[in-house]
Amino acid sequence: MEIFKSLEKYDYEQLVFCQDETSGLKAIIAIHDTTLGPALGGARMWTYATEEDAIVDALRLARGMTYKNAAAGLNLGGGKTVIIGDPLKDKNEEMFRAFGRFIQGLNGRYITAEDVGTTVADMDMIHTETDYVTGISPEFGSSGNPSPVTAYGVYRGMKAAAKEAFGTDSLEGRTISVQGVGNVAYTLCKYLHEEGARLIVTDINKSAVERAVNDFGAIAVEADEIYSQEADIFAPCALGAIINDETIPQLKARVIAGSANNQLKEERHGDLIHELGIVYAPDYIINAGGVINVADELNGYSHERAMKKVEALYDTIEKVISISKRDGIPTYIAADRLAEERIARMAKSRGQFLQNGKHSLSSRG
Ligand SMILES: NC(=O)C1=CN([C@@H]2O[C@H](COP(=O)(O)OP(=O)(O)OC[C@H]3O[C@@H](n4cnc5c(N)ncnc54)[C@H](O)[C@@H]3O)[C@@H](O)[C@H]2O)C=CC1
Ligand SMILES: CC(C)CC(=O)C(=O)O
Repeated sequence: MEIFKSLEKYDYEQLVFCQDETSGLKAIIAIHDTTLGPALGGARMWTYATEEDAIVDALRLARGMTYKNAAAGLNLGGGKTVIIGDPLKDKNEEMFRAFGRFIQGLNGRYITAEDVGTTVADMDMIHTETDYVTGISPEFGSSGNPSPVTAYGVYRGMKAAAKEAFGTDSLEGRTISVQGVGNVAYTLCKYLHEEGARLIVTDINKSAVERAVNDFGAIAVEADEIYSQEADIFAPCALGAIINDETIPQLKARVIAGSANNQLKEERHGDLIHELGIVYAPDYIINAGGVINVADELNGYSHERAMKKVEALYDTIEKVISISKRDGIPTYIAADRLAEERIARMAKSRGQFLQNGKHSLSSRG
């Protein structure tokens, strides 16, 4: 892999390799763009098949965070970490503390949080070494686990997308297929169940499936059967690249609205679903609830204020759909425009982020 070529492609600022033999830490921090502020994005722990896969994932996810934070109106840039390892077997305290010291070494250019495979407890361990971590335990004045708030944002965005497709935002009686019923999707299913939706779920983790079946009367299907279900809405809530050449022909849903990052395998897949008349709620718009929630810590956390902002993701999805219709472009391009225009506007008045001591993480306990 030609690393600098990969960085040049989307103008990444920095790629940091973190290695600590004692703890087994192997992490990659990707900082895409700090025009709007310090790069905020979660740390994903995953068993990557190759180091190149890990780098590619870190880069893709970091760029996604630049767009997510910009479109959500946050004064934050985009970054992300991948930690190479099995979150069920390879975690230890020294690992997260070593990672925390690497973050501290970046002096505020990157702020971390949870992502797939990491938890509030992990963030608390990182917090012993650095203040540049969010989503730590509420006892530190923090916002805790972002997943339920992400779920609320997805629920709100899904309703806005449903309104476009079906003429009403009520989800009562709708059939919704959910891929992955982990932290975010469990709470999402709760909202959907409470509104009277019918749920079809899948997960590679059988106990996650059982929980959704028991708690919400969901119907369980095999992982590869989820795309072809007779559903009104498909909610991808596992990993990325699931909208691709193999899955698109199977889809029957008229709406795609879920929490997973980087759902389109390639941009052309966004064009394809647009041509098929599927209403696609762009991933980084609809799943911004978590980052909106953790970013609120930078102002001294208020759950009420954060939830109000997350509720408004309904309006952001409506706005993206209206730009898409006005300009005759797919929603993923409309979303990109929203984000890019904000970054361009701010770039005129502000250059590369420099630590200016204005955010208040350092005042927490
Ligand atoms: N947690 C959060 O606040 C946010 C999460 N996201 C994204 O939402 C997605 C889900 O995140 P979480 O719920 O936090 O993660 P999680 O790890 O709790 O849940 C993901 C679930 O997907 C399952 N899964 C993995 N591969 C699968 C496959 N091929 N088929 C079916 N199930 C599969 C896993 O077993 C797991 O239960 C991820 O893409 C994440 O990056 C995005 C924004 C915020
Ligand atoms: C707080 C995190 C959930 C932010 C993040 O990494 C994401 O939105 O993907």
